Amino acid sequence: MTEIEWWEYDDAAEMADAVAGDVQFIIESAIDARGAAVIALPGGKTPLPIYEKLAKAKLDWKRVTIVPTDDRLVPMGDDLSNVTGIAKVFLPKGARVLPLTSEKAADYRAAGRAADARLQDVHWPLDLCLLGMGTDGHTASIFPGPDLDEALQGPKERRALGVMPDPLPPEAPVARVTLSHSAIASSRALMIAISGAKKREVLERAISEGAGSTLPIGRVLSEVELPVDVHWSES
Ligand SMILES: O=C1O[C@H](COP(=O)(O)O)[C@@H](O)[C@H](O)[C@H]1O
Repeated sequence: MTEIEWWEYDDAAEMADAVAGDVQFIIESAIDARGAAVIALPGGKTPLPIYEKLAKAKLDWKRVTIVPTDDRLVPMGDDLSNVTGIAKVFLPKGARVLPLTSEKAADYRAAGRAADARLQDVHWPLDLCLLGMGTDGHTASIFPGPDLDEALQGPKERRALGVMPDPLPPEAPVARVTLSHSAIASSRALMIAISGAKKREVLERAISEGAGSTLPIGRVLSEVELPVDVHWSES
């Protein structure tokens, strides 16, 4: 199990300030070192205040590529679409936002293969992977289901794959494309941003269960070597 450091905040605004500051620093350092930055950002609702804050940062946005950590297989513009939420905030800044979804793919596995192929052209490893987590313990779109083992233990060079959660999560009951465990674990920096008592309890349980956890986040973290910062806000 990797080293995990918890950062606690009273509310979402306080967490947004801190996390946006950290992400800005990582982007600036990557641009200084390599001339460009590639980061993965989660979907869902928790990170939205972080994105609003980060978008105000003075950065050379044209040198920044953003990939969703995962996406729901819905049309672009749909309320459930993670890339749509990210693109709304960062495209106007000049960042490149790469979707993981492809509307032409025949099924979720084909969508995953297309996303993987697209990511093979991106400078790798990620400079940062910021993860969210559901109250069911999924992270990115690594869920229990027929594709869990492939997401966790597939070939190291595979960056993304299509998954069908089982059971389907009620808040977004659709197939997904997700970064693979290998893509997440190979990033240069790894952070988690969550809020609320329930998610904290789930994450603490997952961490204590480690590699034997039934929760995807526990399995993901048990095989990560780099230190992880967990940012948690009470509300
Ligand atoms: O389905 C998803 O859920 C998680 C958590 O979302 P939240 O709304 O509870 O913050 C998110 O990290 C993931 O990217 C998304 O696809």
